[in-house]
Amino acid sequence: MDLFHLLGGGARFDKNRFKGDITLFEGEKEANQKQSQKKNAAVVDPNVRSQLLDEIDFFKNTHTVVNQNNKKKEEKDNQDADSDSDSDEEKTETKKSKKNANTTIFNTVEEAKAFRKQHKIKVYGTDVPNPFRTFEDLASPAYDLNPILYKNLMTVKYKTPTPVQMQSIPIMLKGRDVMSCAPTGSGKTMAFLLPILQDLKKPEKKTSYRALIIAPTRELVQQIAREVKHLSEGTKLRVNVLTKATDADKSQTPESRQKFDILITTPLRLVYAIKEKEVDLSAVRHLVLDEADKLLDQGFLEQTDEIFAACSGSKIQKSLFSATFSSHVEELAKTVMNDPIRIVIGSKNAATDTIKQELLFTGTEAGKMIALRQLVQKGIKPPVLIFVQSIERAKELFHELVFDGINVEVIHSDRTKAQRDNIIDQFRVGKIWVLIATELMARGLDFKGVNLVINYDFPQTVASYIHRIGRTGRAGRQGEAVTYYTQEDLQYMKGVVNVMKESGCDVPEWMLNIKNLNHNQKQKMRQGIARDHIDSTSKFDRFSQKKKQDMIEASKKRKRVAAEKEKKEKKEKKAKKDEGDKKEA
Ligand SMILES: Nc1ncnc2c1ncn2[C@@H]1O[C@H](COP(=O)(O)OP(=O)(O)OP(=O)(O)O)[C@@H](O)[C@H]1O
Repeated sequence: MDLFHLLGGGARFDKNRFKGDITLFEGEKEANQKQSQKKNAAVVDPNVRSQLLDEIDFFKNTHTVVNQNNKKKEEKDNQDADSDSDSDEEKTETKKSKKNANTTIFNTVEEAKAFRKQHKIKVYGTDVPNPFRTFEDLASPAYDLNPILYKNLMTVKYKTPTPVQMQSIPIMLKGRDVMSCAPTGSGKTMAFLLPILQDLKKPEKKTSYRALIIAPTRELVQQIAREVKHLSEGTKLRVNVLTKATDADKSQTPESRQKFDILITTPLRLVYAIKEKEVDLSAVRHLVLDEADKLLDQGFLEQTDEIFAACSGSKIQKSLFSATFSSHVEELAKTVMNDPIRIVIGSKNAATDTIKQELLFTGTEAGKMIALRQLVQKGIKPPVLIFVQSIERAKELFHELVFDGINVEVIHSDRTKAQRDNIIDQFRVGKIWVLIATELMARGLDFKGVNLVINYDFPQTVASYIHRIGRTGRAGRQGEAVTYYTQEDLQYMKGVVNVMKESGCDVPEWMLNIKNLNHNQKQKMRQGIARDHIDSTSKFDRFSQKKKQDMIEASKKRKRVAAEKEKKEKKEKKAKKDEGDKKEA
């Protein structure tokens, strides 16, 4: 009983509507008794509460301290009607949630500093707002979170905010530009969505898009859109997703496209829309770059630049989020931001500490296949994600594994959109056990249950390593990552070795002595090392197959030449006949 109340603390739970479910959990008699005792609100024994919190407190930081001054202020505020709520029921619930809010707002700068230290939050910039500690804080007058958003937050059952949320949300709520570097799977998406939804409040009919969120891949765009929909439920805010697929949707006229509040898209698609005058970005006041370092990197920089230029509003809050930021990108970002605050959670450019990382020497390319087969034979715990460096290699590895009878699929940009969506859905629900992927899947995608990431090909950048392995060990879960390396890869390994060391992994001394990469080596690594094909057929078999293939080709050629010759002869014969007929006439 106490656990039920505790988990539901602050949430608005419609007990009439879910009476059947309550009965299931608590028995009909008890449920009826509770309904009749409704007015005597359940009081959880503080000792029980504390004990239970210890059991369910994931991050061990939910214990709240009631600040009496704030409480008084809250009670006064609670007397004011809340104009944002749509119905009477919501107004009542809002008051309840505010009254229940045991806020833990900081009284002094020192307190906030100590709290940051405890949660490994580093901040750089001027006049940095304090972090918040619990979601209940957000419902307090200090933050005054829209009750609908608070309700949605409670529905997703997050118990405590993550450090990146604790610090980024107050900064964004203050309207400041922010650059947030936090580990993979640490809840960055919610950290930027919540303040935007809070600011936009409700639909505005007269303006076009007010918030713009950019992410590098279509899959990530769709994932963010799903989270926006959950978090904004009941606000009536309208979200538009623009990817190549929706391009074909001619039912959306330029006018109807403007009737949205939030736009989520990839840079390429948006630049096309800007050029075609499909979108008006003049009213945008929130611009978020998710995976910002990728969007400010060579491949995307030009498009990102055009997008910044198209957001012509006078005051735009810019928010940059990623698990990795190079110093170069940070410097570049500063030039487009206004007095930004920089946040770093944990160590900059480090891997998530819930991932067990391993480097495995395979000697040669062929050795990788042997190592993988050995691993499968020993027994792997699906879902498993395997990364390779190119589409061609993804196809090759797929052919090898599918003939081994493994429940495997392959995803890369050559596959159709429908195939990609289908594969992602199937992988999410566990119908695909092993998924082979290219860099397309390295960033942002949230597959909660991935147990193991295998870097079949050594990642081409340190950032890629961090993002790839970050598909496991998300939201506090444990995960494993194995990276294969050959003799060829040895000289490029130092960056990854540094990340492992920084994350607290055991790394042999000799690896620490590997030289740091110079500029040329980094360039070469980025382009991708030339590798032998992934093919476990013997040389003799390959020779036989090639011979057979050549013979088939030669035979086809002979037939083609003969057919052409015959055609030519027929044509000449006909021409001669036509000439003879002409003379006779
Ligand atoms: N406060 C929270 N408590 C528990 N889980 C959370 C919390 N906030 C977000 N999550 C969950 O954590 C998972 C990872 O979140 P998200 O995808 O936003 O991570 P991320 O930091 O953006 O990762 P990446 O760098 O890989 O993109 C999601 O499943 C999300 O629902």
